[in-house]
Parts: sequence; structure tokens; C-alpha cells
Amino acid sequence: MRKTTCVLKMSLRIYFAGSIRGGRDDVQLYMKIIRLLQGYGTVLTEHVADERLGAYGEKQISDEEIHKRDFEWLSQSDVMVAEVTQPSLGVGYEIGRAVDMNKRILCLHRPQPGKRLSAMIRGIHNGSSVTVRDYEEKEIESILQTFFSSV
Ligand SMILES: O=c1[nH]c(=O)n([C@H]2C[C@H](O)[C@@H](COP(=O)(O)O)O2)cc1CO
Repeated sequence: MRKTTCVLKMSLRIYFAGSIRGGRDDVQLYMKIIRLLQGYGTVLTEHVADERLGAYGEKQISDEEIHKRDFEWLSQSDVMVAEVTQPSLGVGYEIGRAVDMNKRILCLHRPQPGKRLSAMIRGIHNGSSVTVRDYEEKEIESILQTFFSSV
């Protein structure tokens, strides 16, 4: 029984969203989160943590191709995890689409002095399908553990 649960969890497809053109200040943290997420399933969007990717984003494919590919990955995903501290139009858009698709969503936000998370993100928290969570970096592992135990 235990083995079956483990196999099912490893087949989870996870869409990780993080800022690219919105700014790359948190890229190291995205890498850390993605590494932890890989313990729960397949991360479809590993490139978001690629340090070689600057604030210009991917250069080998067009914006239309990026949008089409990411929309397909989002459709195929079981779960979305978004790091929303660095404001990003793309991440906000992806979260909105994921809400429309009734995905399970975890938004992670690190409170910053003098800043407030958008009401359009904070306001989607419903305690069941969508969780919006303030956190400190040292809490990531336990937050993910709690989240994935209910997926
Ligand atoms: O090159 C890219 N590749 C890509 O996959 N994205 C997607 C994934 C990220 O979760 C999100 C980031 O949006 P933005 O670039 O507006 O910060 O959009 C965004 C870009 C550039 O906008």
C-alpha cells in the first residue's frame, strides 16, 4: 500500500512558476524549491530556475511558442507551485489560468517591508484547492511536505 502511494506521487506533474522578465533576483531560491519539488514528482518547468536565463527570458523560441508550450504544460500538470514574491505578469497570468482549470495551487510569498502581495493573488486563497502562504526560506521543506500530503 505504502509503495503504491509512493509510485502515484512520483508520477505527479508539477508546474513551477517563477519570475523571469519580472526580474531574476530569486533565481537561486527557485532552484532550491524545484530540487525539493523533484522529490514529489516531475517538474515540467525546470528552465525557470536556469541561471543562464536572464531577465530577457528564453531566446531560442518566440513568445508565441513559449505561451503555447507553457499553456500545454499547465494543462497537463496536476499541481501548480508558484513563488510570487517577485512580482511577475507572467506568473500572475499563469496562476489565473490554473485557477480556471481547477488545479491544486500553492502560492509561496516572502513578506517584504513596505510591500504587499496583490489582492488578486492573496484573494484566491480558499484553504482547499488554492493555498497562498507567507513563508521564510527555512520553512519551505515543511510547507511542501504538508501541501503534498494533501494532494
Ligand atoms: O522566457 C520565458 N519562458 C517562460 O517559460 N515564461 C513563463 C514561465 C514563468 O513561470 C513565467 C514568468 O513570467 P515573466 O517573464 O512575465 O516574469 O512565464 C516566461 C518567459 C519570459 O516572459
